[in-house]
Amino acid sequence: MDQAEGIRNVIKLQNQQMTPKARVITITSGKGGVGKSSVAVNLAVQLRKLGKRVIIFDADLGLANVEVMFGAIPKYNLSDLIYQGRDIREIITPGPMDIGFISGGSGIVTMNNLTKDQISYLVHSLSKIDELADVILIDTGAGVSDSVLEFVIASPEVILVTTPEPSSLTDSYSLLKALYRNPGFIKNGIQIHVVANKVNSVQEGKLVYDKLESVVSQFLHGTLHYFGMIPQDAVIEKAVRQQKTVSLMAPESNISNAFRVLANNLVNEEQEQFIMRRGFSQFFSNILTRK
Ligand SMILES: Nc1ncnc2c1ncn2[C@@H]1O[C@H](COP(=O)(O)OP(=O)(O)OP(=O)(O)O)[C@@H](O)[C@H]1O
Repeated sequence: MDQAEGIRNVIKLQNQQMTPKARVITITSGKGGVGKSSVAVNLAVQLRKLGKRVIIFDADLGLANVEVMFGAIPKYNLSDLIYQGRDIREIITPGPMDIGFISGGSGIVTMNNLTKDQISYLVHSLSKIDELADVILIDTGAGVSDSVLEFVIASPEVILVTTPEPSSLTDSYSLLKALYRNPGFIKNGIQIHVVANKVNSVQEGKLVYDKLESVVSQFLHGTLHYFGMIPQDAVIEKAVRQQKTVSLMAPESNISNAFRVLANNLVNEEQEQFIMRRGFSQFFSNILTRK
């Protein structure tokens, strides 16, 4: 039995003991600054309003946007769990409406070098999160890097945020191209929801999606799912400056209503179709056993 097989057996055993599983959704983009973190925090608030228990996992090593938008500074991060033996509950920082927030910190970078015991402990700890959340939203960095692709490939569902800017569309396409060419990618194994952010009308949102969908179907023979649009709205900037989430600061604004529609779409899907709920520990085991 090789190392990877040994780890897979440990994970399988741990997963068998754990029910039910959380819905894991990775939020990503081809280009920075298009609104990934805004989508993550506002979707979290709107899902929470619909009664879902939500945890945001911040795997973005760049700016700590989620922390700013939530006004919540985590005391510990994933590395403290792996290397300092912190309990999983200690690394979950409570944000507004009891939305949990976990910072990946440098734990994401060092994930390549974990021992079998550390992996086993990590997966066991993370499986407890499946009992604490119905939905886990993962905020990744932007662009085509190995760690972003690893996160996307390991997720059953992905939200790809794009804007009408030509460079955002071409970068979204580059990310999808890299994904489709990655040997670990299983076509039809991942549902890719596209959000058109910073648009001026419903029509523009659909147009942005249609442009992306047409190149993806023509050149990659892939399928995407249109998830909806978020209008360009200065009120979100005001909320960020005040370290607040716009869905809480201005709940009846156009932009908050658009985030509510996205959350409703996600929840309605659960009733209408089979959603893969492999859970958070399975998500990490997918990443770790591929290494
Ligand atoms: N719909 C919108 N209307 C107006 N401004 C927006 C909208 N969505 C996001 N923004 C603004 O765009 C900026 C970038 O947003 P955000 O931090 O969510 O992007 P990101 O993709 O997570 O960025 P990064 O690549 O740095 O992680 C922020 O100042 C945010 O307030």
